[in-house]
Amino acid sequence: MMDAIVDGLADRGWLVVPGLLTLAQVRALREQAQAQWAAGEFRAAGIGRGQGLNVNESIRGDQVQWLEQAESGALADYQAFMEAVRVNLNRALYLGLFEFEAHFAVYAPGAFYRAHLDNFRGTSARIVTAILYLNEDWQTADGGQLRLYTTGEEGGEYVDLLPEAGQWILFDSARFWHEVLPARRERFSLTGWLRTRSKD
Ligand SMILES: O=C(O)CCC(=O)C(=O)O
Ligand SMILES: [Fe+2]
Repeated sequence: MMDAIVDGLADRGWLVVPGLLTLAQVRALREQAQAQWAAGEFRAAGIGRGQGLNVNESIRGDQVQWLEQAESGALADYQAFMEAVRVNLNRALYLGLFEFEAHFAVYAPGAFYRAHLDNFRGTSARIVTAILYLNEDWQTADGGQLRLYTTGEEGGEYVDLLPEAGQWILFDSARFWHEVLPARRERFSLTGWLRTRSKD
């Protein structure tokens, strides 16, 4: 598993693993996200960093809840998995990854995220993006696909990935443009970044 992840990132720059966690683990994560969402703990996601951070719903309409390190349960299991990914990527590819930061995200019906790079022109400490989807029985008609531009250019060839429960995607944050097409039902995910120590 770890070898396939390291090789996928090194050779192609992105990979998809369907069914990374068990359905029970995915459900536990979604229930945690839904409870926090219902409790009003999510906030409109911003664009940019630090003082330049601003909310612009014509670019992205999701709401997010940043995560602390969990002590136990499905979130702790996933964080432990990401720690193993971090260590293996550092060992094999010398990426100098220092930590994993992550948030739950929810896209209400109609929400989208326009094409972007998570690490624009290398200005961010985000090196590798990891997204875990939490939605059961997601249909193409539900929209909300992650459109990943596989040539590394906005508007080039792409793959559309459904945000189906347990599907996990990893990609080079500075290389792959991507967008979230408008969702037609509530769409939950756990999005995170393996970061270096420097910059933001
Ligand atoms: O949820 C997704 O599929 C992608 C989210 C995203 O691109 C981001 O939060 O930067
Ligand atoms: Fe992104």
